[in-house]
This record gives sequence, structure tokens and C-alpha cells, in this order.
Amino acid sequence: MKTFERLKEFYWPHKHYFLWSLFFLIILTCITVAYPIILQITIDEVVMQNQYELIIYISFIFFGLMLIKGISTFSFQYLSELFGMTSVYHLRNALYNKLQALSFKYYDNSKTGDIMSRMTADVEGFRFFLSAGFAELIRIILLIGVSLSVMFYYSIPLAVVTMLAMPFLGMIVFRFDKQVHPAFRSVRKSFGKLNTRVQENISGMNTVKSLSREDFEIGRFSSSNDDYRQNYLNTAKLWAKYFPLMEFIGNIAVVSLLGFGGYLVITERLALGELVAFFSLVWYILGPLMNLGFVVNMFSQAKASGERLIEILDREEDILENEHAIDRPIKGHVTFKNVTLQYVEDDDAALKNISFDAPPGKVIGLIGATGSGKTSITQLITRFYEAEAGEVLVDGLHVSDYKLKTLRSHIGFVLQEPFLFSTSIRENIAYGRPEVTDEQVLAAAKRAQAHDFIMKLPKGYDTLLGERGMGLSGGQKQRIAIARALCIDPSILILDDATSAVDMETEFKIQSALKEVMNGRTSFIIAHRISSIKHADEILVLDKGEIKERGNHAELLELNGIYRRIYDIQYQDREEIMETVSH
Ligand SMILES: Nc1ncnc2c1ncn2[C@@H]1O[C@H](COP(=O)(O)OP(=O)(O)OP(=O)(O)O)[C@@H](O)[C@H]1O
Repeated sequence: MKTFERLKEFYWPHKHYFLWSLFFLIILTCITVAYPIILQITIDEVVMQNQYELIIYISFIFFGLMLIKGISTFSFQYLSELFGMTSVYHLRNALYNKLQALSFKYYDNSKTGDIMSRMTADVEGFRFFLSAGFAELIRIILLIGVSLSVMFYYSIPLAVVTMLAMPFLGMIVFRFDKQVHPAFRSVRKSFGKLNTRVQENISGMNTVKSLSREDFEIGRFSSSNDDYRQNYLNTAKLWAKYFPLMEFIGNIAVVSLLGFGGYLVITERLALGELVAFFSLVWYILGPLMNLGFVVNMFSQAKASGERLIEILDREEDILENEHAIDRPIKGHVTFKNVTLQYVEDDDAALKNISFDAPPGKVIGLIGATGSGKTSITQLITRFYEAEAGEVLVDGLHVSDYKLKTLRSHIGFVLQEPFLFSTSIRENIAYGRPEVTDEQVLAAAKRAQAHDFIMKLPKGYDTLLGERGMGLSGGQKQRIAIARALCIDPSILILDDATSAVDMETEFKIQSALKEVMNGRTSFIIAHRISSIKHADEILVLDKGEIKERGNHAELLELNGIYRRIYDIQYQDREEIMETVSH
């Protein structure tokens, strides 16, 4: 019940749809129970009394009732779907908003496929109960209540005898519920895993194919698929085990009715029409009682799904906006004071005691082995993660003093592996500021050296990209991402290995363009190639999360340390290549 209490905010505001659907449900149930009563009257009052002239009236009443039933059925079904759909529409939006608010820390540890299955199958499971289950539960209670009343009205002893089996039926339904709930949780979980497999496989298709691991992937999928099948079959087994048992108990009630009811009719303590009516009425009780298993099933699914949705909704947001967060233009003065960052508790710190000062317009180069902490530094400026200790300041204020939107809208980030959406090139470039004019898009593309190749595409800026920029080369994607960053006219520019995917010539072109672009903006260039950062005002050489050397290119070469070693290796490489080429 806690699950439904927590999710109340999504369905309760739409209770009017539900209440109206209930109104029609009551009419529907009353008419359903009127059938056997009409049958009883026809037999006892018309047929047995030879009053055939009444048949025409009874037919008309019957016809009228059927008409009302038809209208009520339509209204009930539509309104209950409306209730479920409207509630889930708001729930889905809330989930999506939450997913946007959750920080990188959440995504680091979650699987896309699993989130996808929560957003689709689990939301659907919950909707199904709201649309059909809730109403079905009430229909069952109503039908049983009204039918029982009519039965007791006709004959108390017969009603009691018929009902003797009901407690047993109730017990079985209860036991079924206890077992089916955990079974459904497993089904949902394994479905999430199955989704993850498919999603990872498609995203990593390049890796799979290039390493010829298709068979391995098929095997892995097959085992997840089998897991899902097994889990689902377990619930099916439960259903198959309990359902005949429920039906058997129901039939015992019918046998008792036949025996005792027949005896009452023979001894003239019950009218024949009343016994016939009892036969219909008993199924109006047994049917819904057995159906209770189905509703319990739906309820369990909805509960299991609801729990998975709440896990997202109630997930703690670790990057919170300060209550008095400010929104003012940022000039781009970045200062780190003894900053330490730890991604995972008890793990080694990814950054240790990092300090530097980058006034507006300064270009900082970051170099160091992989995993040395270059990207981590830039992720603290954008507040993707929070420092464990020390201060990360922008224009003299703590990064958490700014509204997240303000902070990030002044930072242009070009990632190592840029992500492009499956829309047009124009939309991709203007993604950060959709209101920019076509001229501004063009100007950004020209500065990023992307204009020429875009114009060579059949539809130019209107070319639609495949998922993740499929159809473009790594360097082309990179240049579009650079244009995108330029489009927001940032005061801080972060280029995370942004020119790694382009050839030397293009890198040179982009760099000369970037030089102009970086003018007046604080820039952080992360690179493995010395050629990318040698013009930086200050270069920080990182090793295992610490700044080991700092200075400009010439100063660092003088130091004869790590930087010099990297330089020598890259320089020697070039010499060797040149030698091989000339031979
Ligand atoms: N999201 C994360 N969760 C846990 N650990 C992380 C995360 N991101 C980075 N790390 C760890 O922090 C350390 C620094 O990583 P970072 O990405 O900053 O290095 P880098 O110098 O940018 O490397 P590269 O040149 O390969 O991009 C590494 O040991 C890495 O394993």
C-alpha cells in the first residue's frame, strides 16, 4: 500500500474520472444482477402462472436495460482508461524530469536498458492496474455484494450452503498473492536486464563486430532471454497451479447448490425460478472471486512496477541547487584551491590538492597519462561532480553559488566522444541555444572548420544525422561539437581531447580557428599531443591526480621532467616516421 500512497500525487488529482467511471460501474453491476431476477420473474410469475401477456412488457424492460447497459459500459471503459492514461502521463513526465535532474553519479552506476524498461514496461504495468485493475476490484466487490444480498433475499439457508466454500477460495487467493508478488518482481528485474543487453549491444556494435564477438553476444543475450523466460514461466506455473484449484472449489459450491436447492424446490420451500436465478447469481460470485486472482496478479505487477518507479523518483539528487543560487553573467575567472575529488568512497582520490588560477581569457593546457585526472578537473568546473575538499571558484564565487543553468550555459564543453542527436546538423549545432539565427549557426560552423564539409553534404545544414551521428567521420562529429560549443558563446571553453579524432592538417586548421575563438575566453585544453597545448599560457602536467609540473611550453621543457619526456617521445616518433617515409 505504501507504493500506492507514494504515487498518489499522480493519480489522485484525476479522481473525478475514476469516480464517474465508478458511477457507471454501479449501474452496470446493478443491471447485470437484474438479469437473473428478470429470469426468476419470467419463470415464477409469467410461465408458471400462464400470464403470457406480460412477456411483451418484460421484453421491453429487458431491451431498455440492455440499452442503458451498453451506454454505461462505453462510459465506464472510456473513463477508466482516461483515468489511467492521464495519471501515467503525469507520472512519466515526473520520471523524465527526475532523470534530467539526476547527476552523473547516478548514471555512472545505472544501466540504460534498465532505465528504459522502467520508463516503458513498468509505467505500463502501473497504468494497467489504474485503468483496469482498480475498477475490476470494485466491480468484484460490488457484484459479490449485490448478488449475495439477492441470494439471501431469496433463501437464507441456500445462500449459506452455497457460500460455505468461499472462505477456502479466499484463502487460496491470499496464498496466491503472497507467492506471485516476488515472482513478478523477478520478472520485471530480468526484463530490465534483457533490455540492458540489447541496448549495450546496439551501442557497442562497433566493438562487437570489430572483435568478432557476435557469437558471444548471442550467447549472453540468449542467457538473459532464458532468465526472463524462466522467471515468467515461474509466475505462469503459479497461475496454472492455483487457477484449477480455485475452479474446483467453485464447482463444489455449484454441486452443493444443485443438491440442496433441488431438495428445497421439491419440498416446495423454494420456487423453481429462484433456483434458476441462484445458478446465475452463484457464478456472479464465483467468477469474480476467481478473477480476484487476476486482479491480485495485476496488483502485484503494479506494486512491483511502482516500487521500481519510486526508486527513480525518490533517488537522492546529490548536485542540488543552492536556495539563493544566483543568476548573473560569468566572466570566466576559474580558481581551484586545494581541491580533492573522490568518485567512489574508499577509492583513491582522482584529484589531490589541485590549485591553480585562470583569470578570464587565460588558456590552460592539461596533459598527463590516461586516468591522471584531466577530465575530472573540468567536470568540477561544470559541477558535474562535487569536490570532496577544497574550493572550486568561478569569478570568486563557489560553483554551487550559481544556478546550475547559469553556470553551465557559460561553459562550452567539447567532449572526447561528442554526442550528436538524430536530428539535422543545424539543430545539433544550435542545441545549446535553439534561438540562435541561421547566420550564427553558420558563423560557428565556419569557425569550427565544419562549414565546408557540411556544404558538401546533399542537404547541407538540413542533413539528418543517424543515431549518435552515424554517417559522419570522427573528425566531422568533433567539428560539429566544437561549433555547438561556440554557438552558446561561452566565457569558459573546455576542449576535452577535442582534436584527437582529426588529422594533423585539420587539427592545425581547427587550432588556428580556436585561437581566435579562445580569445577573451578562459580555455581548458585537454590533450595528449603536445602540439595541441604548446601555445597555452599555462600547462598543468598531471600524474595520478596531482599537478607535478606547471608552466608554459618553454619553461616545462627546461624542467627536464615528465613534460620533457612526453615531448621527446612525441618528437622522436615524428622523427622516426619521417625517416621511415623518406626511405
Ligand atoms: N565517473 C567516475 N566514477 C569513478 N571513477 C572515475 C569516474 N571518472 C573518472 N574516474 C577515475 O578517476 C581518475 C581520473 O579520471 P579522468 O577521466 O579525470 O582522467 P583523464 O586524465 O581525463 O584520462 P583520459 O586521458 O583517459 O581521458 C581515473 O582513475 C578514473 O578511473
